[in-house]
Formats: sequence, structure tokens, C-alpha cells
Amino acid sequence: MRPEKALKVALIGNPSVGKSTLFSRLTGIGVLISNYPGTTMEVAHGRVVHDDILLDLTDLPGIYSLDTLNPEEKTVLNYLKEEKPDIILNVIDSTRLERNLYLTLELLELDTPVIVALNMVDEAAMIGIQIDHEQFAGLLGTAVIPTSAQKGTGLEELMHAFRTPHAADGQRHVRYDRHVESYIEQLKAMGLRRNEAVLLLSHGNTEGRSEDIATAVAIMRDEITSSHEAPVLEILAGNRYSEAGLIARSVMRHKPASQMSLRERIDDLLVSPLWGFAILAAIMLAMLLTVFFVGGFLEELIVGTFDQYILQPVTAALSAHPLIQVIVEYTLIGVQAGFGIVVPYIMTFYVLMALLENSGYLTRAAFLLDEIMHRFKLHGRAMIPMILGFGCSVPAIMSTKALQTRRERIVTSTLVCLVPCSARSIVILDLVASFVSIWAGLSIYVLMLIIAVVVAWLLGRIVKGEEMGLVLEMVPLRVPGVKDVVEKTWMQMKEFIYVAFPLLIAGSAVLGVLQYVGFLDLMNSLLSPITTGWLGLPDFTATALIFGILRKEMALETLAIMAGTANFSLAMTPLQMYVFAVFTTIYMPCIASIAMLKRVLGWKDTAWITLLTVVLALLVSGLIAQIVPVIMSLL
Ligand SMILES: Nc1nc2c(ncn2[C@@H]2O[C@H](COP(=O)(O)OP(=O)(O)OP(=O)(O)O)[C@@H](O)[C@H]2O)c(=O)[nH]1
Ligand SMILES: [Mg+2]
Repeated sequence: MRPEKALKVALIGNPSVGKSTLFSRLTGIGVLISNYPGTTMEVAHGRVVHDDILLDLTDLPGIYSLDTLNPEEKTVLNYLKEEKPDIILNVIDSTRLERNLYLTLELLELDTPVIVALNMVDEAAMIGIQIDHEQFAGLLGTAVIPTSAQKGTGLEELMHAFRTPHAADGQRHVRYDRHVESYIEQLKAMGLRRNEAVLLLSHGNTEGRSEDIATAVAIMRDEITSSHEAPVLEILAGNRYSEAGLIARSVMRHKPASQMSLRERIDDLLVSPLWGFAILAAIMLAMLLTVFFVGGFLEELIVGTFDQYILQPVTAALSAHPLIQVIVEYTLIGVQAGFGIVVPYIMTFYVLMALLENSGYLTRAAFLLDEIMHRFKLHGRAMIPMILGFGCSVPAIMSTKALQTRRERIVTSTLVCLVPCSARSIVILDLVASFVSIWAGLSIYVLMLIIAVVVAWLLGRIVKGEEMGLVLEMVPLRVPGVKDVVEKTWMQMKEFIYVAFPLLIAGSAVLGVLQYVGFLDLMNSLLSPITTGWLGLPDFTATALIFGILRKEMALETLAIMAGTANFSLAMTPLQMYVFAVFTTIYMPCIASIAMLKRVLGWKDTAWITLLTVVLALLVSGLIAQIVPVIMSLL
């Protein structure tokens, strides 16, 4: 029997506790899951039937409390106010019980029934922490279900808890300071509920309340503040912290580890000043080399096979109208470039990025670089979007939403646009590293690093706004789950297969038509003052650069089509390949990145960033094209 009414469940908890993992376990919907705080920046919904109940689940961004009203907290509070969920599923990390409990205590005071998912019990067991969940449930006055979202345990019990509703009344309420409690009682006598009284006392926002209540609250807040010599919010927070501590200590059975575990030792190395940087450099280099060799190997295999069994036989056998012929040929070369060049490189890249994201390493890199980043008036946290940028700029720009100030978001997004994403890496690796030399390929990454440092320094001075301190949550290091990595890679490859591939095939066919009617020649010659004049490139590169705005890897695919071969050394000199790759890496974010920039920053800043990248690209690659021949002639 299909249930009529859906049970609205909101997943709420601290960052990186496994809310999204649980959400995708329960709904089967793929959402981003990574081991760094602030993965979920946008609300995700999922509707699913489990036996006899229809669940309407919402995955929300991670928050630490309901006190400071930062953007994520506002998202959660607005959701609670507007959507009025039937149940709050509070996900907590068993390895960090005490800190997680602060938010739990706040949630329990609201009017909505709370069910606690005591997540990561697998990890807790590994480090010797056991939690008496029955005693815990008794203390909280609600259901507590031990789960491991990653391993998928405890889900049935969770379903059972959803089916057996309880009222919010019996849930634990923090016992505040005597002084505060007596005021709460007075407010209750004036007709308010306890949680309303607590909220009014902590924030003092009496909008929509009677004058009596507003006056009483104002007097009470003043008295509490003056007698404790601290803001009311701080006093309430102090009470919650000590209660969280008490509860955690009474339900936790801790077996102290006798010696430093291997994991802790690795962790120490990762953030130590000397080894830390060496490891960071080694990881980045290893990643690029792996992509280059694995991708290159697969490419050769696929391109060769495609050439021999499809491209050559088909073009040889085809005798049709020249227009048809050119369309078929261009489309086939497009497909070959997509399958042969893009898939091998991008897939290898995605797998490696997924490993990195899910290992917890990103927060170590952020911690390691925190001091340096502050010289550029950025927080170490800004490192996370930049490293994500090596995969794809779009989620990387989205993740800048986790930064606290607009200034940091603008500067970091600009820098993300200068990080060679996997699509740009394809151009660098498949063109320059393959046909010029691997060192030439790697030198482009060094060049981009130098450019990023200069731009960061300049923007640090130009873009106004405050610099904010922010606590960086250190997530535990963990061996990434195979399933998570496969799922994540597939999620991203799907985007490529469903969105980029049709675009590529249609684009190739359109190119064929445009070529046939002579439009490409016209466009190429219009742009030739820039391409051939200033950049010293063959004129057909103009078409490739324009198509590269749609998607960066299309620059290379179009280049292959225009050059009539994927063996680029037949059509371009090494310097031309180098200049083309540098230009493609810097100029204009792709359309999808522009759309994301607009969402995060608005049109004006997006336009500035785009303009900046175009000017930079023209400047840097033009200078290379002009100066290198002069130097060569002097040698
Ligand atoms: N060992 C273990 N790892 C888990 C468990 N649940 C989630 N994880 C891992 O914890 C990390 C964070 O998971 P997410 O689901 O992205 O966490 P989140 O709470 O949605 O995080 P934000 O969106 O940043 O607030 C990922 O690396 C998961 O694989 C679990 O039960 N056990
Ligand atoms: Mg999440």
C-alpha cells in the first residue's frame, strides 16, 4: 500500500558528520559527499518510499549551532520555519560527541521531534570509543540510533524510529543558570512556551510580541547581563556546553589508546612545516603524472582502435555529397576526441580527486597553508576550493560559499578560475606534455602558480572588505571507501556523458557545416590579428578557442577537428602548442563556471573576473609568443 502523506525529515548536524552520506543511503540519490567541512552548500531534497512510509528527506548544510546566524545557519533556520518538518534527524559524529551535543541540545528545545542518528560508530569503535546509546536516549528523551552511514548499518532501526513517532514535549531541556530559569518561569506564566522564552531571552527579538512581554524580556536581559557581566547568549551557551560535557562523559566508555596510532603519526607528518609541504608537492605531482601516463596509455589504445576500425573504414567507404561527407568526418573525429582524449584523462582525474576529497587531506592542506594564505589576506580554508579546482571549477566555485566574507569569496573564486581544472589539464597534458615535453607541460602549472600568487597579492590589496578568522574543522583522516569513489566518479562522468558528449557531437556537426559554407574561414581571418598576429598561432586555432568557452576540453577537440588530426605535431610547432595551452588555461572561465560565478557573486563581479582572465591570457601568452623566438634567435 502506498502511503498518502509524506513524513518530512530534515537532516541537521555539524559539518562532515555524514548527513549527505546518510541522505544518499536513504534515498539512493547521489549528492556530493566529501571529507571536508562545508561539502553541502545547497539544500537537496529526496522523496522515497520505505515499505509503508513515504519519506521526504532534506539534506542541509552543516552547522555548529543556531546562535551566530551565519549563512548556513540561516538556511537551516529558514528551512525549519518555512517547511516545518515533522522530524529533525540530528546526525552526530560519535567520535566527537561532546562538541556535536551542543547543537543537539539546541534542537531538542525546539518544537519538532528529534531523532538522533549516532553516526560513525564504526570509526568510534576503531579508536576505542563506545557509547551507551540506550542510556544516551534516556538522557535526551528521544530515540538514539547508532548508525554507520558509510557501511549502511542502523538504517532499518532508523526507519523503525520514523514509524514510531514521539512528541517533542518529552525531550531534554537544558537546565540553565538559576537566574535564567526563574525568568523562563516568569515568561511561561505570561503564556509563553519554554522554548519561546529561551529564544526571546537569548536573541531579544520581540517582534510581534505584546508590549508586556517585550518590556519584560528587555528588563530580564539587562539584568542577566549586568549580574553576570556577560551577554545573555554567552551565558546560555556556557550552560549548554557544560551540560553537553556532562552527558558525553556519562555515556562514553573510553578505552584510552596506549600509544600514538599510525593514523595520528601520518597526520602529524602531513601538517608538519617541513614534511607537510614536501608531501603536498609530491601529491600534486603524482596526481598529474598519473593522469598523464594512465590517460595517455588509454588514449593511445582508444584512438588507435577507433582510427583503425571506424574512422578510416567509414571515411574511405563513404561516397556522398561533400557536405554530408564533411559532417560525417567531423562528427567522427569529434566522437574520437571525446572518447579517446577526454574520457581517459577526465576519468583518471576524477578518481584521483575523489580519493583526495574523501581522505580528509584537503583540511590538512588548508591547515598547512593557513599562515601563507594570511599574507594574502585569505584564510587557509580558501585552499579547499582551490584544490577542488583541479577537478572542476564549477563545484570549486560553489564551495567558496563556505567562506565567511564576500571579499574572500571574490578573491578565492578568481583564483579558482586560474587553477587548471581537469579539462584544462587535458589540453596541457595531451598537447604540451605529449607533443613538446613533459617538463614543458609541468612548467605551465608552475607558471599558473606564479600568476595565481601575483593575482592573489594584487586582489588582496584591491578588493575591499574585512578579513575573518574562522575555525577550521579538522576532519579525521580516513581511507576513502571504494564505493564512494566509484559513485562520485560516476556522478561526474555522467555529467560529461549526458551534457558534454551530445554538445560535442552536435558541435562537431555544426563545425562541419560552418566549414562547408566558409564561415569558419571568415571567423578565423577576422580573429587572425589576435591569433596569428599577437599569439603567433595558426589561424584555425580561433575556432578552437571560441568552442573552448563552451567547455574547456572542447578547445582541444575542436583543435583536432580543425587540424584534421589528433597528432598535433603535424599541424603546430612546439611553441604554438605551448602558447595555445597557456591561453586556453587562462582565458575566460567556461560557460558553466560563469553561470556558477554569477550565482555566487552576481553579474558584476563575474564580468570583472572574466575580463581579468581574458586580459591576463592575452598578456601572458602573447608575451611568451613574442619573447621566446627572440631569445631563441640570440642563443
Ligand atoms: N567511517 C565512517 N565514515 C563516514 C560515515 N558517514 C560518513 N562518512 C564519511 O564522512 C565524510 C563526510 O560525509 P558527508 O556525508 O559529506 O558529511 P556531511 O555531514 O554531509 O558534511 P557537510 O555537507 O560538509 O556538512 C565522508 O568522507 C564520508 O565518507 C560513517 O558512518 N563512518
Ligand atoms: Mg553534506
